[in-house]
Amino acid sequence: MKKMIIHGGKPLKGDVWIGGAKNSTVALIPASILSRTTVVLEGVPRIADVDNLMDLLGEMDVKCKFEETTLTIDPENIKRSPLPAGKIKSLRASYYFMGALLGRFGKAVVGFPGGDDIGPRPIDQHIRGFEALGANVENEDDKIIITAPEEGLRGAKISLAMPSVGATMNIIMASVTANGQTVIENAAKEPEIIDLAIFLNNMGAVIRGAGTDTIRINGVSQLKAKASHTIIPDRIEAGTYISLAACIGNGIRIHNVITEHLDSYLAKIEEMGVVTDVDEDSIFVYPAGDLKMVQIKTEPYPGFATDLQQPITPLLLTAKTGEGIIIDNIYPKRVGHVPELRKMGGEICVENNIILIHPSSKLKGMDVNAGEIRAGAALMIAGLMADGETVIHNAGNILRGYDRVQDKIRKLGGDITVVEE
Ligand SMILES: CC(=O)N[C@H]1[C@@H](OP(=O)(O)OP(=O)(O)OC[C@H]2O[C@@H](n3ccc(=O)[nH]c3=O)[C@H](O)[C@@H]2O)O[C@H](CO)[C@@H](O)[C@@H]1O
Ligand SMILES: C=C(OP(=O)(O)O)C(=O)O
Repeated sequence: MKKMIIHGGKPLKGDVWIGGAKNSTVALIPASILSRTTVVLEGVPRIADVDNLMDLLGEMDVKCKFEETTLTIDPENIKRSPLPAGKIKSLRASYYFMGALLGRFGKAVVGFPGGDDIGPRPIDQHIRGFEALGANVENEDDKIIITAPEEGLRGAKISLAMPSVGATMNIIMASVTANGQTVIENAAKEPEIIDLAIFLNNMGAVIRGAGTDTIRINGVSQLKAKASHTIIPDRIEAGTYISLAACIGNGIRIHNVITEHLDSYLAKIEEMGVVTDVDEDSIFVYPAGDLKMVQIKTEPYPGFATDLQQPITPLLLTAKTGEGIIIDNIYPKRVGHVPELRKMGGEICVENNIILIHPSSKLKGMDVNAGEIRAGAALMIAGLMADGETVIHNAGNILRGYDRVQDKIRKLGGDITVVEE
């Protein structure tokens, strides 16, 4: 267990570089086992989720080498082993081994995934997708056994009940080597889906329409990686630093950003009164003046991302007028940060799954708990704003998805350390 100790109240200034997207990386690593040849991923974030996925690959005798931000994955001697327990529980994205193993071997035995405590996270759409491709799915104890028919998976038309990121990616991974064409309707449109499609297409897959709500996959017999793949920048990490910069920055430039991925987010902070200069691949955030509250509803991409509703909350606490409202339509129970921010002096509460925020005076450093990754990000920003010392327990949840966060914040002038509890 780790805790993060912050001595807050110091204005931050300078430059910060965003890492590769966690939500792409955690799909591309399992997808690498679809390749018969060595895969090279560039721009890989240094996060705990990656370490855990590498351990899972190790269980299958897949060799990995991680140097700086280049991850080399050699699946040539992969052994078909079940992944029923252990590290599987440490992250949500371990469910991608279901689609990847099914696509590679026609069989997957994988434990139920873990992940953040943000309310119910069913995987019925993933399972429906595998079944539509002809697989047999059984639950046994705490694991799922998915088996393709002897003649292999067959392409099918699958209409998702909601545009699930995980189900879209898992169905793509399972169907790239299926017989015939698969059509996913009501597919998720997140940029990470496009990244996965580009990665797989460069290995010989035939995936069209990624980034729209209809994706067509024509099955091929084998995939072989031939060139390295650079992961897209993490739009959620970028949004977190934009919020931090507006809360406590004295002029911060955020580099390695695809600004179009942040359109809904940037529109909201502009509505609040935050002033930015948006370049081709960086955003400069000016010290904020008097801000006003806004109302936010999270939606699937290109709407306002659920993963940014908590990181923007400390910024709303700094607003001078009005009532802020956040409605998380994706995860209505994603409110674990609220009581912790209240302890720090934030005027924030939850009523019927609606988060209400009022102008707050200066926050005070406190002992708080990061129940999950983005709650942790919100508390980290609040700690940097607050007077005195903030100790964030369960800081491992932040390190799950924030690339070298201590180094980046220290370079901006923040006083932050992470130690074992
Ligand atoms: C590793 C990764 O990429 N995680 C992201 C991914 O999670 P994840 O892929 O798990 O999220 P989904 O897009 O699948 O979930 C969207 C919504 O659909 C529901 N649902 C989903 C699947 C299913 O089979 N049944 C079902 O009911 C979920 O409960 C949720 O309300 O997208 C979420 C929504 O943008 C983000 O918060 C996560 O950061
Ligand atoms: C919920 C998140 O991650 P995961 O799906 O990996 O739990 C997140 O990144 O905010």
